[in-house]
Amino acid sequence: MISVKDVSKFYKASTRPALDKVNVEIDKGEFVFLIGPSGSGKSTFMQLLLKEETPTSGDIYVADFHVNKLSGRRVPKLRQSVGYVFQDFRLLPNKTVSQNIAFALEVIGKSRSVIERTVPEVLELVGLSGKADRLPNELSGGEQQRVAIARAFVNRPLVLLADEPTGNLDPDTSADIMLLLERINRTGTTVLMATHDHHIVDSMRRRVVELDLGRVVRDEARGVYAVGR
Ligand SMILES: Nc1ncnc2c1ncn2[C@@H]1O[C@H](COP(=O)(O)OP(=O)(O)OP(=O)(O)O)[C@@H](O)[C@H]1O
Repeated sequence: MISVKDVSKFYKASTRPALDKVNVEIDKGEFVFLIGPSGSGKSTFMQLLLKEETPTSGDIYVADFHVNKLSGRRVPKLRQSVGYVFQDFRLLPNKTVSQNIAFALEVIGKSRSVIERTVPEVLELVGLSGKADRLPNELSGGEQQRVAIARAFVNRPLVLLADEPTGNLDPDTSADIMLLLERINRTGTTVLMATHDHHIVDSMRRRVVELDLGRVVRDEARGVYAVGR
């Protein structure tokens, strides 16, 4: 579902590669944590999968897309096939919860009847049925992140990328978000989550890919955050 082959990324401003000959294969339906210290290359890895950045060398495949060969015209198709959520939620501040989710469907040309049926379903999934008409600033951080996840999931993507989705949340709220991501994963969606959160990684015991200075230093099924600590 995700295949990263011999990928290196050099940013112009930097003397060392942000990613250095990275190889990672992720199958359909896997749940994978991407960990590593600040600056190890996690965000760069995520950005390459969405073609927000291009690799200096190597090949990247996501779902049916050969990402590094993808023409600019087809990039929107890739980003519609992959859901993504970020630490800072990135909701549209002047749209309600429902409108934020509906917007994701409008931009890909879904009909009004499909939108009217789908938005309540996904709000139910994330437990926000009662808050459909609120604006983002009338929600807690955890609720805003649930809206962001609903928006990312509303197209039923094959892959969901989450870059520190619990980074701004307290432990209990983070645990709720993880339950939601697990539920989405159980529907068959492949989930790749970059995180610094030891507790989450240690409690979930899923596959762990660890980066350090742009290299994969560990790739372990049912791993913990820090070996030997
Ligand atoms: N746009 C850029 N231009 C130049 N260098 C960059 C750019 N983006 C990232 N880098 C460098 O690439 C390396 C990897 O950065 P990246 O943001 O991928 O790490 P990260 O693991 O996501 O870090 P964090 O956990 O702090 O978010 C770092 O050395 C960083 O300084």
